[in-house]
Amino acid sequence: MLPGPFLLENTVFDVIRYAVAADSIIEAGRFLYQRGWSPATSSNYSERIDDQHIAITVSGRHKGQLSAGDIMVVDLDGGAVQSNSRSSAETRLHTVLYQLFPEVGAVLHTHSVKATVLSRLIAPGHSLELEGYELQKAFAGVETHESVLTVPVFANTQDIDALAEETKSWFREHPGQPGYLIRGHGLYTWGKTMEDCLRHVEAFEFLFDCELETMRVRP
Ligand SMILES: CSCCC(=O)C(=O)COP(=O)(O)O
Ligand SMILES: [Zn+2]
Repeated sequence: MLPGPFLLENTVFDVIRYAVAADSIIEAGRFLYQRGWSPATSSNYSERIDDQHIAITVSGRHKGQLSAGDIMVVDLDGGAVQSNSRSSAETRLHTVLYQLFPEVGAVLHTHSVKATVLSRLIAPGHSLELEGYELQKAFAGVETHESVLTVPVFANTQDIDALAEETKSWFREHPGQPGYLIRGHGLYTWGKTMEDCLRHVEAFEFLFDCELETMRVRP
């Protein structure tokens, strides 16, 4: 018999949807680590299970070597549901996006060299504006290079609750933008599916590379 909904501490979620989400997070981790975008236990990944729960990486785990025990379930307030492990220290940065956008199915946070360096080159108070690149069409809903993608750069902080509120306010006002940078830290992006979300990470990496190369040849 297939397992049905999983019940613990008055919380129900579908164990099969958890298993599917865990598999896709594990696979994403292998890819992102191999590309050098999630080094040294950095990064965190999540996927929606239902309207109240997400699967998310346990804090401090090596993202290229994830197994099912490294993926746990939290509710949309960030509370652990089926595990005694500690979820990612940045869990609230994920949950606010799922709260804000019901269509979001996956969120990825990465720590690439290019995202980190570029985020430090954007003056405080300014955003990165991506314009005129054909590859902007890799983002869901973008149909022409004649569009502007605004990537806000938030100051890094260890106060994740405060940063979560800051990002939530910004994206409530700018719901069409697909990601953000944290200065000296990394990238957050999301999508309807994990496949969309991985494409967004890859597109951002290409565009960050273009921006850095442009700054190098035209300082
Ligand atoms: C070693 S990187 C510092 C923490 C961090 O920025 C990160 O992305 C990983 O944190 P987590 O708690 O999700 O492992
Ligand atoms: Zn991080």
